Amino acid sequence: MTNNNNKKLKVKATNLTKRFEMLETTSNKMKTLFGLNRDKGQEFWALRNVSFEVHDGETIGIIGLNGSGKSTISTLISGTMTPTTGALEVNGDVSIIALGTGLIPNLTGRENIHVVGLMMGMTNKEIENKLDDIINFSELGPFIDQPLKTYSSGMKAKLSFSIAAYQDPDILIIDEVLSVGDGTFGQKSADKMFEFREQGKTILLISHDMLAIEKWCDKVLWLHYGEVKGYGSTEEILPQYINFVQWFIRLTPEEQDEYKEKVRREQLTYSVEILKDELEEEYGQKNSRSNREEVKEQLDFSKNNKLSVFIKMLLVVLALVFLAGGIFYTSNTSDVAALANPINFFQQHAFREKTEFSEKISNEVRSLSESEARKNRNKEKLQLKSITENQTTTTKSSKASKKSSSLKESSQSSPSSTEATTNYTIQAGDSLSVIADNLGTTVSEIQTLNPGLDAAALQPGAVIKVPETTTTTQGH
Ligand SMILES: Nc1ncnc2c1ncn2[C@@H]1O[C@H](COP(=O)(O)OP(=O)(O)OP(=O)(O)O)[C@@H](O)[C@H]1O
Repeated sequence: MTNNNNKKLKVKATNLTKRFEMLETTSNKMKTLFGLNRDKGQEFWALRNVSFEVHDGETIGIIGLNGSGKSTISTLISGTMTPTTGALEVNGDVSIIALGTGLIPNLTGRENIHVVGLMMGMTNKEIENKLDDIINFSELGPFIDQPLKTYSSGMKAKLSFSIAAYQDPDILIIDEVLSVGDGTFGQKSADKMFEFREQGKTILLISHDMLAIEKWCDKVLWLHYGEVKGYGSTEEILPQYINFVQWFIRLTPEEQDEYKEKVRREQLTYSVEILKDELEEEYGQKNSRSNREEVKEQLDFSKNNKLSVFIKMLLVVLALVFLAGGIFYTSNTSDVAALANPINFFQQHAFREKTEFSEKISNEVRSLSESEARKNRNKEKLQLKSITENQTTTTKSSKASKKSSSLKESSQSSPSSTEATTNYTIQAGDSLSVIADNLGTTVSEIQTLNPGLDAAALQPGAVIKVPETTTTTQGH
């Protein structure tokens, strides 16, 4: 943990890489997590074999063109992301000040101080004790009780810086925040940074402001499209970077695009094999056993990116326990019964809904077929009627003569009726017109024989009187 100068090692990055998968769908992400994804998406290597060390009390400037990996390295150090390969040792609490990081737009400045303070490990009492100092330092005045979404970039930067400044971290990462505040706040921030340095704390300053880098930093890490282009004293590295920037801006726009395209392609086509070659070269003799093990460890993707077999199994078991718990909770089975015969319990309850559903469907089908059968029966009756039409006509004429001559003969004559009647039991689906048609009579004739009969509410099973005819047939 100490170097030759007896300074404590605060950050040690060894052969770090960070690979992003581009344009991944959510389902692909889940597959990748469980190691089931066979489709390899487009890879982008934001960091390629990055190594550096930072010691106690050092202020390190991290510089580079847009997209060179500065914020990526700071999120790895703060622990928000893990590296794809390589080792990262961080000794001490890290506080990161980046524009808006961790701030919640709908909360006021004061509420954000509480939330961010708690997230960074402060207790409520610590926050209360420091609240006035943080608010005074922020220079936000009455705006501290306004929602963050109404703040300008400079105001957000002031709030972020003020919260972090009163957290007392071991390692402070300041990502492009200093240049956002106005002149007076810049001076105050600078004084605060000096205080941190005096206390022997470590500062990582990410900035495009070369004057600030020159003024504050002991050392500079120059990242270039994911690679370390230079790491050393500010006097050594800063002029190299400024030379590069001057060379770059002298290129024509087409040449600049061509250059960017070339390095971007290198980031897209970088691979574990290239990293392996680089590591083998770095660690010396290609075939040495210890070197091969070192390389293997560096390339241990499963350690950094995928769930171990044990974790996968644990997740499956947890999922089953939740499923069983859910089913048990919604069933009325006693726990003893469920435990005594778990397979039976699952068969009965896990598929209970399915059984209820099937039963519902069968009932529907049954009632449909009954109504269909009823319709068919009525159709048959009508056919029967048409077949017996001639016979019916004959019957009607004979009935007419019978009407006049057989009043006394009728054994079942109704008191109000003048013709012979018989009983008819109403069937499901019957209507007066169907009955009348079937029996070769009329609706009004039936109504005459059954005063008060409600044609719209015929009750299956009820018995009504109908004229006695030769075609009177009960049954469908
Ligand atoms: N989650 C992500 N998925 C895919 N690519 C990403 C992701 N995060 C960052 N990158 C890419 O990684 C590269 C490095 O980004 P990073 O934010 O670290 O750059 P930077 O040096 O901080 O840039 P700037 O100076 O503009 O702030 C960029 O090309 C960026 O597009």
